[in-house]
Amino acid sequence: MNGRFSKMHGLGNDFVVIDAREAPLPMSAGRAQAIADRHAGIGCDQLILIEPSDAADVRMRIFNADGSEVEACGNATRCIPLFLGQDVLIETKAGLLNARLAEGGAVVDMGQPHFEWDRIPLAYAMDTLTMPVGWEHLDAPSAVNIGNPHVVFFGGAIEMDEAARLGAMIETDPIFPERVNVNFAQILSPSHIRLIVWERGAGLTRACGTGACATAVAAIRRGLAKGPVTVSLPGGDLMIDWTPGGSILMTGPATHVFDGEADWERF
Ligand SMILES: N[C@H](CCC[C@H](N)C(=O)O)C(=O)O
Repeated sequence: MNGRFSKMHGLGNDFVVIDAREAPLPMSAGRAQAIADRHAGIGCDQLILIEPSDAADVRMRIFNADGSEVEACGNATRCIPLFLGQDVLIETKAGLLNARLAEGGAVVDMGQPHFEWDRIPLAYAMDTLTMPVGWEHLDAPSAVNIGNPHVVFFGGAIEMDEAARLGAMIETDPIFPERVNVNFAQILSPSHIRLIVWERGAGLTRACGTGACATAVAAIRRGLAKGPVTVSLPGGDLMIDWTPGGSILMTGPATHVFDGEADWERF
């Protein structure tokens, strides 16, 4: 069954985007993992499936490189208006998102963050603004749900190999029953944060949109920053604006690289 796909990215966080509205494409963890494989497949951090929706213009399904289907992907959400050539209301597992075309990318209303321990989720009740937990030299992080789960550590600069070692350990800690995206944030000023993200199901990526949202929200809640905040990731900058009680506005680039064709029966 031959089908077309688009290779896209948001600051180097890369995607295979498949429009399955006319021709449904049955998706499994195994097929998603095979498509995402950078040696035996097409290669991406996340596979994005566009399907029909009764509640919005389209439905977006998100699969990590490890095949896990998840609720939200900020960088991919910015790619959908470019992919469709129009502003778009998108149904996701985390709710409806408004994505508008902007110069070089998109502006996305990422909805409201959640902070209750059982909305992150965590394995048991605790303060999520300053969690009473630690791993090696990292302690007292914040936890935020942006549709997907994030833990945010504030500290100094961290090397990528250290972020990978600690990220892999923390991602699968039993305190996070659905695993977690691990954010290593360095506050440069009240309006500028440097961020490295170990992503659940994908590992270190060049950027993480929901990670940038979670980190800016946690920094604002802790009085370390004030919106709008520039979040500098290895792949580039995102602009995140949020005030307590409101929804998160994320602005940043989206890039279409090439289109291709594949026989999906081979995956
Ligand atoms: N790894 C994430 C999904 C992709 C998020 C990221 N690529 C973004 O831009 O938000 C998770 O398992 O929740």
